[in-house]
Amino acid sequence: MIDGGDICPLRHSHKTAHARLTLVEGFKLRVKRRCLSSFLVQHYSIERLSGGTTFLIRTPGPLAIGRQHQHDGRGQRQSVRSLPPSLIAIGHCKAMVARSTGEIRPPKLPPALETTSLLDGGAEEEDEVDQTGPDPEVSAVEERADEERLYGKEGWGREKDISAGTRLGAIFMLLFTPTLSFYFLASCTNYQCSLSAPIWDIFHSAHPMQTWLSWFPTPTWRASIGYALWVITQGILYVIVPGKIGYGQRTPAGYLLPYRVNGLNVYILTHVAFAVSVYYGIISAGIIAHHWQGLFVAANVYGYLLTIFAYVKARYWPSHPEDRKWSGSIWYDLMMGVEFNPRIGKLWDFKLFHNGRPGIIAWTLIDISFAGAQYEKLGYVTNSMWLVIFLHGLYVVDFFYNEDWYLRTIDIAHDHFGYYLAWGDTVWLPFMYTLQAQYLFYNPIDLEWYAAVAVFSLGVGGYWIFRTANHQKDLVRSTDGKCTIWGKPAQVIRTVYVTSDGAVHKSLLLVSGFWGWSHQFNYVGDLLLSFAMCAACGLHHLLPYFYIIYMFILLNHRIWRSEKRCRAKYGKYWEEYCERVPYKLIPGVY
Ligand SMILES: NC(=O)C1=CN([C@@H]2O[C@H](COP(=O)(O)OP(=O)(O)OC[C@H]3O[C@@H](n4cnc5c(N)ncnc54)[C@H](OP(=O)(O)O)[C@@H]3O)[C@@H](O)[C@H]2O)C=CC1
Ligand SMILES: CC(C)=CCC[C@@H](C)[C@H]1CC[C@H]2C3=CC=C4C[C@@H](O)CC[C@]4(C)[C@H]3CC[C@]12C
Repeated sequence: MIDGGDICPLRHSHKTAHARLTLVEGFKLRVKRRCLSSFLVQHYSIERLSGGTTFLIRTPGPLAIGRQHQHDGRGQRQSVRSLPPSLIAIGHCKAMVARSTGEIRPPKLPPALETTSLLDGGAEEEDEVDQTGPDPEVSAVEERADEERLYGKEGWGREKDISAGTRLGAIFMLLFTPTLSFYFLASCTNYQCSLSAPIWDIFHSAHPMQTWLSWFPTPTWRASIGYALWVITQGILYVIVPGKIGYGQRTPAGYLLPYRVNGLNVYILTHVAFAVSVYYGIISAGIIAHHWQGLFVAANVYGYLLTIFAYVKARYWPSHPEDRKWSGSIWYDLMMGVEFNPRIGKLWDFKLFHNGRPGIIAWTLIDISFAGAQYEKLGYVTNSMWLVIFLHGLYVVDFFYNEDWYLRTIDIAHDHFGYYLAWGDTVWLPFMYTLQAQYLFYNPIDLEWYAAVAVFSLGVGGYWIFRTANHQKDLVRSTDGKCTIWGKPAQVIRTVYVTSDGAVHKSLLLVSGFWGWSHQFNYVGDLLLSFAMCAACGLHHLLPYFYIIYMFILLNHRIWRSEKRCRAKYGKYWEEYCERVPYKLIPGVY
């Protein structure tokens, strides 16, 4: 039996507004007691009425519900109590849904109602609001939801109305990011990772065009086939390797999606297979490093095809049409994506797969392969390379160990699937996040023992802050605030927010622990760890420090995005959080 949860009222002026709902067999619908007296329910049979507020519908079929809401002096205003909007098919609800989403949705059950497992633990901790009497807080939020539907505000999901500057920014990113990754590749493979030497060479060359063309990596069959096998194998492992089912955050349209969480098993399996293949001489440890340029071409081809596929799929075969966002700019839509959770079937999720499989599993494999290539060159592996492998490994293994947590971070809970994640995961992540290992292959250095200890301590300390802060947030939400943080009961702000289906949900914001120090103290830990990864390469070149510069920009941009989104999502509760925790990143500074 499935609990129907709260049903949201939609206010409008017509006298006979109603909704048609197709209910599954055995569906249990909970109705707020304050609404029951004036409920008109037709076309189904009530088998049992329990406690005056709950009734059980046995027969599948259409259901119309209407109720008188209130008088406004000019006549009667009617309300419709409806299940989530994918169920709404007719009457005035249709007009409202059409306005808020740009389309009329077919009556179908949202995933949150299709699976009973949502109710037996593991589901998102946020509940739909269940109340037995009028609650002014909830009513105010419901009214805000009504108004946003009626007057076309877009809610708290990804931006739709973008400025000219944002459009230009998208075009800039589409051009700048491939150029930068190409330049870094050229710098390492031709100039030992010097950032100035390539430019210098172009300026002093008699044939600058030829010099520039000579940097272009050439595709090779071996790298292309190897890359294709890699992606296909990871795609299959994503499906067949056992793992639990985790749940993301409620989407702006109200979905609560299940994810296959088997990353740690796949990560271990892949690394063991690599080690065994090297041990038995099937491949050399340096195989990835030796085919680096050909792999760059193959990854780019895949990244661009995936971006185009994501865009076309969003238009013609969307998985959840209500969660799409069209901005009106093809460049912005290509860059930031249109579909929120593109999927094949119920569980093969493009975003989790690409964010969390071929790119990030390859991260430590690439490091190990460059270490293998360094070993072939020097006869040993430098302590700096070991440090880089360790710090990257800590970060990546943590990611897989806590994969369920990742489902509720910005990437999965907010970002749509476009070039940013498609190309980003397939090219940017494996080729830019591994720059330190690439650098150390071309410029091997051994750190003094005290420098190595300092880098190690900084990295582990940063990691501890990163993990502790992330854990505090996840813990407080999974226990509904009933937990202790640093030995004291967690302090939280209880919030309500609405999804675009008009449903009202509860959530909470932590105001103690690291989340009482600043809005994103987890980023401070990440930045310290990122700096340690770069510092492991010594102080001779700028290139290995690219990662900390990039992370600083990326995380600051995220703070800005998250603030904007949380303000729209939580309204006055976010204001209260900002009053209680005024700093965004570094307490006392910013
Ligand atoms: N190496 C890399 O390239 C990158 C790594 N990262 C790391 O990944 C991790 C996840 O990052 P990210 O998704 O950006 O951020 P978070 O996991 O910190 O998620 C931010 C969201 O948490 C919720 N939130 C904000 N304040 C509170 C609070 N006080 N209590 C409870 N919830 C709150 C808000 O969303 P809501 O309420 O809707 O849940 C907010 O948007 C971070 O540790 C980061 O360092 C991030 C980006 C890049
Ligand atoms: C410029 C450009 C195209 C950006 C690339 C986008 C993605 C490759 C990265 C954006 C966000 C990154 C991540 C976020 C959070 C993470 C959790 C952490 O524990 C491990 C790393 C990561 C998954 C990280 C991976 C790269 C991104 C998806």
